[in-house]
Amino acid sequence: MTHSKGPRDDRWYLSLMSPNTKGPQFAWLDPTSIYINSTAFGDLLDDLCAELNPGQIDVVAGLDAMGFVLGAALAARLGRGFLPIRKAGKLCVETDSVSYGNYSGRTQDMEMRTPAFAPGTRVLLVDQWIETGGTMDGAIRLVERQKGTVAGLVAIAVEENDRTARYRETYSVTSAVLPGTPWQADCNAQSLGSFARYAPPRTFPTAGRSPAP
Ligand SMILES: O=P(O)(O)OC[C@H]1O[C@H](OP(=O)(O)OP(=O)(O)O)[C@H](O)[C@@H]1O
Ligand SMILES: Nc1ncnc2[nH]cnc12
Repeated sequence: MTHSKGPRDDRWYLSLMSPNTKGPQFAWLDPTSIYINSTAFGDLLDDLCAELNPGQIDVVAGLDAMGFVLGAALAARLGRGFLPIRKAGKLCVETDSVSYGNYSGRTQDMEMRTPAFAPGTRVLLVDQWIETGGTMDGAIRLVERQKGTVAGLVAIAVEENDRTARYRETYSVTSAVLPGTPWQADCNAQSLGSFARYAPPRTFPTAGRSPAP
């Protein structure tokens, strides 16, 4: 059930996301300023959970690294376990590995423990952001190779391109940035209107106090 949050409805927390100040070798924005604020993080999780059905999810998998934050928080809310999908070279157990490309243009490897689950296990894949979709593609391959079923994809935002259009056709995709909204248009253009009023103090932790949206 969704409870009205009054002025905190309408995904207000997206306006806390920080613009890149370091240049093109980095992602174009930093969504982690949502996580530091308890009200913002709680509202983000509420919005995502409102669209997820725990009855159709056996385990939540999070993508290294920031997908661990969102994925583990969602797993706890949904009452499901958490499976980390790691960048290569970290896991000390048997792993399956895939190569993938991402927004940076680099090719990297990611790994998942094997065996991680029984065939037919329904795996919800969670990452912080989907830009080109290359990272999520690697994770989908890892889950499907172990004969898991992708129960859905979750991210704060899914930028729109041919690959992510296929994701929306093929899987249940849940994002805080809703398709067809001005937020989605801004994400596709990789510049948020809210950057004009971005100021670090707006994102500071409030120790339980609700910040003004
Ligand atoms: O859709 P794509 O173009 O593949 O990009 C999305 C990925 O890039 C970012 O992670 P990054 O590899 O920068 O690592 P991090 O999570 O460790 O910050 C983001 O959190 C996704 O995992
Ligand atoms: N974390 C992120 N934030 C914004 N854009 C991204 N593109 C890929 N990862 C991203």
